[in-house]
Amino acid sequence: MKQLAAVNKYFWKYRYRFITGIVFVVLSNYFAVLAPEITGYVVNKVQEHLPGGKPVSVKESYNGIVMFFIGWVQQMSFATLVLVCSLTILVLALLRGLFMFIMRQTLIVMSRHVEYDMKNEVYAHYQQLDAGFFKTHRTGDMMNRIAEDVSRVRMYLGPAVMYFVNLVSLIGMCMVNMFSKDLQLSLIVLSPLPVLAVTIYFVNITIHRKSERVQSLLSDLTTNAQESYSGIRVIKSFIQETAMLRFFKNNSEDYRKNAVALAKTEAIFFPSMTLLVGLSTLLTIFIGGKMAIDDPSKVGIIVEFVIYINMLTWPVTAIGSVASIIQRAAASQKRLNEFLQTEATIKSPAVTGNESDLSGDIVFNDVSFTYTNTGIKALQHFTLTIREGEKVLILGKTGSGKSTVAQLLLRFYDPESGTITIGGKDIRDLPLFYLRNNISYVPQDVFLFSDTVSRNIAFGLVNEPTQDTIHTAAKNAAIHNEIEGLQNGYSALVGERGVTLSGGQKQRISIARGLIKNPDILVFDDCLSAVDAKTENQIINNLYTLLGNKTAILITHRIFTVLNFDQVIVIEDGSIVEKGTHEELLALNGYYAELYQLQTSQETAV
Ligand SMILES: Nc1ncnc2c1ncn2[C@@H]1O[C@H](COP(=O)(O)OP(=O)(O)OP(=O)(O)O)[C@@H](O)[C@H]1O
Repeated sequence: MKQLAAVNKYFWKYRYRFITGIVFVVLSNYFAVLAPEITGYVVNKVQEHLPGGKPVSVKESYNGIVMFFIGWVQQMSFATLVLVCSLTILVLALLRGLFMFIMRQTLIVMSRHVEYDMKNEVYAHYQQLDAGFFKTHRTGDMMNRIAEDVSRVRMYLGPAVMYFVNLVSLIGMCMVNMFSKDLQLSLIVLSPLPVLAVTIYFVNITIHRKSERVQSLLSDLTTNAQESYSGIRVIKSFIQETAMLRFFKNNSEDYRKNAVALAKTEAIFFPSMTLLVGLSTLLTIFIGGKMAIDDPSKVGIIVEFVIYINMLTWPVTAIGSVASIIQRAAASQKRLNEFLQTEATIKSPAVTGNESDLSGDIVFNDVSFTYTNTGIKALQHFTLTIREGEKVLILGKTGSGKSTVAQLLLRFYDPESGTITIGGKDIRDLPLFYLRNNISYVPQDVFLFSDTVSRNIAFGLVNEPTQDTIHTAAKNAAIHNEIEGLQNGYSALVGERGVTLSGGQKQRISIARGLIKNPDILVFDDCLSAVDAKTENQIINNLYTLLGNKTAILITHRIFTVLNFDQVIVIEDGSIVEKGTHEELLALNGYYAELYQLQTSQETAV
C-alpha cells in the first residue's frame, strides 16, 4: 500500500476535481437516503387509511429536510399527499442521477488525466534511460508498464476511490437512519452483509488469479501468431507449417482450458452474489413481516429497510472489488516505482548554450570496454587518433568490436577505462544533446518509423526541412529515383502498414536520414551491406564530394577502394591489429592485404 503514496502528488495536482467529486458522491447519497424515509412515511399513511389501520406517529429522528417536508405535506388531502410524495421521490432519483453524473465527470475524468500524466512520465523516463537498460529489459515488459500498470493504477485513483467514498458515505447515512428507527431489526438485517463482503473478496481474488493466467496465455498466443506471420517465409521454406500449427494448437488448448475454468467460476460467482443479496432482502421481509403482523404501524419501517438493504448490498459487494483493485494497483505501482527510480548511467551535463561546433581531432585513448550484461570484452586498450577532416575505414571480422567504437563515440555506453576526446574535450563533459546532434550516425540495424518517407528522412532535424533538402539527401543516398517510383512518392507510408521496401532501399533511406543532418562528423556503421556493388559505388562517389572536409568513419567488412581513406584500421578481438593507408596495409601483407586480394579476385571473376 505504501507504494501508492507515490501517486498522492496527482491527488494534489487535481485536488479541486477530487474534492468536488467527493462532495458530489456524498450529496448523491444524501439525496438517495431521503427517498426511503419519504416512502416509509407514505406507506404508513396508506396503512392508516386501510380498514383496521393504526395511526402512526412521526418519529423525531427524521432528517431535518424530511421533517420539514412532512410538516408541509401532512396538511394536504390523502390523494394529494401520495401524489406529492411520489413526485418528490422521482425528483430525488433525478437529483441523485445528476450528482452521480457529476461525480463520474470529476473523479473518473480526474483518473483519466492522471493516466495521461503517468504515461507521459513513464515515456519521458524511457527516453532518458540509456542503451544498457534497453538491452536488459524485454520490450513486452516495458510496454506493459506504460499500458497495463498505468491502467491499473488509474483504476485505484478513479473507480476505487469513487466506490470507496460512495460505500463509506452510503453505509454511514443508511446506518444512522436504520439504527435510529429500529436497532434490533437493523442488526438482524445487516448481519449477512459482512459475510457477503468477505466472500466476494476471496472469490474476487480467485477470479483475478485465473484471469491473469488467461491474459498471460493470450499474450503468448498473440506473440506466437505474430511470429508465425513475420517469419512465414522461413516457416514455409523449412516446411515447418505442420510443426508450427501443432505448437499453436498446444498453446491454444492451454488457453481454452484456462478460459473455460474462468468462465465457470464467473458463472457461479454472479448468481451466488445475487442469491446472497436476495437473502438479505428476504430476511428483512420475513422478520419485518412478522413484526408488522404484530404491529401494523411498523409497515412503513419495513418498507424503508427493504429499500436500505437493496441500496446497501451492491456497494457492499464492491468492497471485495475495491480491495482487489487496490492490491493490483499497489503491485503495479511497485513495478513503476522500481522503474522510475532507475537512473540513467550515462549522465549528461546541462546544455549551456555556449557550445560551438563540435570540431577537432577524435582521440580514443587506451579505451577498454566490457558489455556488463554478457561480460564480453568488446574493446581492449583501443588507442586511435582521427584528425579533423580525416576519412577512416574500420575493418574487421564479425564481432571484432567495430560497432562498439561507434557506440562509445555516441556515448550509448561509457568506457570502462580510458577516455574519448573530441577537440581535446572529454565527451563525458559535453551535453549529450550537443554531442549527438553534431554526429550523424547511420546504424547497422535500419529502423524506419511507420510514417512517410519524407518524415523518415527528416527525422533527426529540429526544423522542418524543405522538400528540396529532402530530395538532395535522397539523391546523395542514391534512393531518390526509387522513392519517386513509389505510388505516393515521398508521401508513401513505410513501416508495418506501409509500402514494402527492400533491405537495400531501407538502408539508403537510413543513409539519407544521416546525410540530411549535415554535421561535421559522420559515422556509417556497415550500412551498405544490402546494397549492390554499382549502387554502393554511386553512394561512395557521392560521399566523396559531400564529405569534403568533414570527419567520417566508415565501419565495414569490405574494402572500399573508390574512396581514398586517410587511415584504415583493422580490429581483431577489440584491439587494433593493423593501421595505415591502403598502400601501407597492402605492403604489410596481413589481414587487409589478404581481404583485398580475395575481393579483387572475386570482382575480376564476376
Ligand atoms: N549490447 C550488447 N550486449 C552484449 N554484448 C554485445 C552487445 N553488442 C555487442 N556485443 C558483443 O560485443 C562484441 C563486439 O560486438 P560489435 O557489435 O562491436 O562487433 P562488430 O565488429 O561490429 O560485429 P559485426 O561486424 O558483426 O557487426 C561481440 O562479441 C558482440 O557479441
